[in-house]
Amino acid sequence: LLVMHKVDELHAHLNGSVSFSTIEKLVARKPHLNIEHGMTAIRSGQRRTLDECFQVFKVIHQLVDTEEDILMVAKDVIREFAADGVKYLELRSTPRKEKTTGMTKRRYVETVIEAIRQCKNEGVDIEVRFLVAVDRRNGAEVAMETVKLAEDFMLSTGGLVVGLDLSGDPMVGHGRDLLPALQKAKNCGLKLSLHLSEVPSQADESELLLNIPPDRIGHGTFLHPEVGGSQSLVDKVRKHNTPLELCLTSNVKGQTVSSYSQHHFLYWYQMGHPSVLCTDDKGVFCTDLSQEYQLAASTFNLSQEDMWTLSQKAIDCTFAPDLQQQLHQKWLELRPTLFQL
Ligand SMILES: CC(C)=CCNc1ncnc2c1ncn2[C@@H]1O[C@H](COP(=O)(O)O)[C@@H](O)[C@H]1O
Ligand SMILES: [Zn+2]
Repeated sequence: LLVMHKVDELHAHLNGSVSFSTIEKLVARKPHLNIEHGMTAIRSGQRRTLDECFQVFKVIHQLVDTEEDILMVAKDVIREFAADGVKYLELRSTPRKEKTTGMTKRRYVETVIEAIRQCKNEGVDIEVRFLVAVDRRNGAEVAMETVKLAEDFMLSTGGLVVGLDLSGDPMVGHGRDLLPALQKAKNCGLKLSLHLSEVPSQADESELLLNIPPDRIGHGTFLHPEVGGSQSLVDKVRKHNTPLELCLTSNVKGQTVSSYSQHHFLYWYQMGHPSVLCTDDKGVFCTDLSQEYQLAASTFNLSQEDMWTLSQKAIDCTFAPDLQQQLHQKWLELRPTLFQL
């Protein structure tokens, strides 16, 4: 039995993290939608094109369109990460307005914050922080509004909102249009986690966005020269020591990486560059953080000690510096129990 040494999850999209049991509850609330589980998840062995994966989010968004849904989904997701042994979670989600149900973007964020607070009050053993997400497809104006919303909540939630995420279909839109919004976010003290070079065609965009620079990078699948990126991109990432959030199952199931052994984890890990294993969308990709650690260990032949260190280093990559010391302490205390087996 291999005990998986993980302590924090830093890249989890709320609506991509909805488990099967939560989907069932949502489907029961909305039987008229005729949604089956095959439409909301990609099972083991299955692969989809990136385009097909993004269709899946549309289906989930139909199921999650009221404040009540958001509250349930966020609480379930937080409890599930805690049950997997995760001690610190950064959730990210795109504020959505739903005309039909009257949900506003502001209420959307407030409801996620409420879920975080309720879990805390119920004694769920996990610290949770929130990143407000910008969907790249929605363009410059929405991005700027979202940054303002994120800034408001950063100030009003006593630090629960820690940053901004840039995500959405990488084939749509260009980062140059979003640069002013991202720069504004950075200047007002929001931490930036940007999905960069998730597909091969984004080298120019990454070149531009790495100049901000971001505080963390999501995926970075096509940054290095061997896969069509460039040394100059790698140099920028290394110069700022910008951590990468790496999601093995997501990349293989979404077919941007051909197999686990081909995953760019190895490239960065061998270089000693800060790399954090993450789930991305644990519901859609039918995984959890333990499984991601397990996969990395077995694919790249890493020892228990290697995995322990990998987890430990992930603590330094969080956007909550106030919690890092406490997490390190917790991690050291857990060490003997993890190595007993
Ligand atoms: C298709 C595929 C391989 C997915 C994994 N890679 C991803 N790349 C970019 N944006 C993403 C990805 N996964 C989730 N998202 C973003 O997260 C959203 C779902 O979570 P939420 O509604 O923000 O709470 C999606 O609509 C999308 O904007
Ligand atoms: Zn992602």
